[in-house]
Amino acid sequence: MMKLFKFLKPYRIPIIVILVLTLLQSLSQLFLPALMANVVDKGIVNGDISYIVKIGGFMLLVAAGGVVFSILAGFYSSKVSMGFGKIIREKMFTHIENFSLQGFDKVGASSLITRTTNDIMQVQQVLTMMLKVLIMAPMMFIGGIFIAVATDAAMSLIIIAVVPIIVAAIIVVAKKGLPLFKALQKKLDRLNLVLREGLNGIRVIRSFNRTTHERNRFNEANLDFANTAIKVNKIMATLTPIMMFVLNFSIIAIIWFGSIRISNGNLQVGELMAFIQYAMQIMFSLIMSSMMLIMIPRASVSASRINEVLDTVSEAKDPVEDKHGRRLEGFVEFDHVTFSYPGAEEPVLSNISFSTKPGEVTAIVGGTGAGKSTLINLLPRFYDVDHGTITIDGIDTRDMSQSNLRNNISFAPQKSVLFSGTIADNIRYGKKMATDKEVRKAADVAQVSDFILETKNGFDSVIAQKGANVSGGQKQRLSIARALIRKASIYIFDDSFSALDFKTDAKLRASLQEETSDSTVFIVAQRISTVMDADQIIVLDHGEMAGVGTHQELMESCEIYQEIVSSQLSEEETA
Ligand SMILES: Nc1ncnc2c1ncn2[C@@H]1O[C@H](COP(=O)(O)OP(=O)(O)OP(=O)(O)O)[C@@H](O)[C@H]1O
Repeated sequence: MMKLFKFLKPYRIPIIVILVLTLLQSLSQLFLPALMANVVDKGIVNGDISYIVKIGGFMLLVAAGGVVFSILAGFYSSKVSMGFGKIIREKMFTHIENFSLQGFDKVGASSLITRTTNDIMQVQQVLTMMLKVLIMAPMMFIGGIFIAVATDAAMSLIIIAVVPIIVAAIIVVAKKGLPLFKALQKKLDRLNLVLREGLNGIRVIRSFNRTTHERNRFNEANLDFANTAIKVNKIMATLTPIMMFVLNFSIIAIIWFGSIRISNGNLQVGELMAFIQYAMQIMFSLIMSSMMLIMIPRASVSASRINEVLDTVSEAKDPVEDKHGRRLEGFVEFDHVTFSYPGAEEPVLSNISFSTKPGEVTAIVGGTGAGKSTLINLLPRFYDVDHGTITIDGIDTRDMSQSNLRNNISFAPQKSVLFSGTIADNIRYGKKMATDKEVRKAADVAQVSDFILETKNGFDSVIAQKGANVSGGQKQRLSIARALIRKASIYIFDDSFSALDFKTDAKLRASLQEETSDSTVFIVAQRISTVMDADQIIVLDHGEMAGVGTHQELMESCEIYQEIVSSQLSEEETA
């Protein structure tokens, strides 16, 4: 957790202010019982009204001061802990954005969300508590003991006897709680995962009438989380009665011994009253520390989960010095490329070699799971190759900075993603400073203008969350428009035409040809009609290259390609 506290640097001054304010607040609390003892022993016992008014008035002032210090300290600590949370959230989000996809797959989106929200909140809560307890508890404890001993050394033995009991109770509770805190955060991850799947898959769930199944799955995860939380709370709840019992028992003992000492003339009534208050302050300081000690293990679990994310180094590293920060032309070469996903036994791509150049269209075909998406994901370095090299203009992609590399690539992913905002915002996502004319042109080329103009507000129509208010084909075309608005050297369309009807598919490819005539284009497709005109077609079969060439060449030489073609033709014929 200390590692995270380095993010508190910008708040050094407010933290010092909080500590000073808490110190003043503790002093006022230590001062009040002593004043009260004087009011009782000197004012009430002697019937000295003016003394009572004078010291009583002073007591009011001290108490009011304590309240003001406490409010100000509370105000500043909320400010510090909110700011601290904001900084870590920011750091985590930026870090996650730079994660390699391996790292992303490893931790999982749901856990990353829990870590960015709930885990940070746990650390924030402990920080707020710490800012108060750090000064207050030792002040009340040491100050209280010091004054108590000064008032009546013999009776202070009662306090000294109970302190080890309280400390032992805290240690036992903290030890029992720790494993449960770890489990609690993991169970929260699971709950978030089930919730996310349930919300994202709502259409599938309803169409398969699996609502009850999902509800049960959610209830199970929810119950599991709740049960662990109850267990944790039960353990923590035992602490309060133990503390209260010890506290009340020691006060009885103090009153008992105190009354004997008063009757012997060794102690005055006011002093006894003050002694009781000091004893309470000492024990409350221990209770406060115990609360913090219980919160610290939970927050440390959260802190280590946060640090795990912050410490994950992006496996796709940038070179120390990017000597190639220029516009690339687009001569792409895969040279004996082999790649496996982490943990997989078999490589998903083996020994892939081909080259392409600007002005050429390379299509990639193959059965589902053949490795088509994986192959094109290697180009923008979403993953790094295990063996072999991928070069652009003769430069290994690993020797370029990822941002420069990606600046030269325009990508339309297999699963179209739209962001909340207007249609124009979504297209402009590809080029921030694009003019309205450029946005319209990209939409025209992507054959999506007609649809946009039919909507009520045209380009300013709002896209619902995750593009819920547009069809699959419209989403794909908007995604293509976004890729096209950026003038890139390399265009990648990963199965981007699958939801389009044949006519739109053909029109789109014709206009695309004009638009991308100087660039290197990769098209992953299932439909042979989409790839027939490509300059070269790569046929993938279980991660290996089964053939490469034009449609005609492959029809003559590649059995797998022939099978794909004949299966589609017969499908179309029978349709
Ligand atoms: N993130 C991942 N982690 C582990 N394995 C993966 C991952 N993504 C894909 N795979 C595996 O790699 C193989 C190839 O997947 P890929 O998505 O490249 O196939 P594809 O040819 O594009 O398939 P499709 O046409 O169905 O989209 C599959 O067996 C898949 O299970």
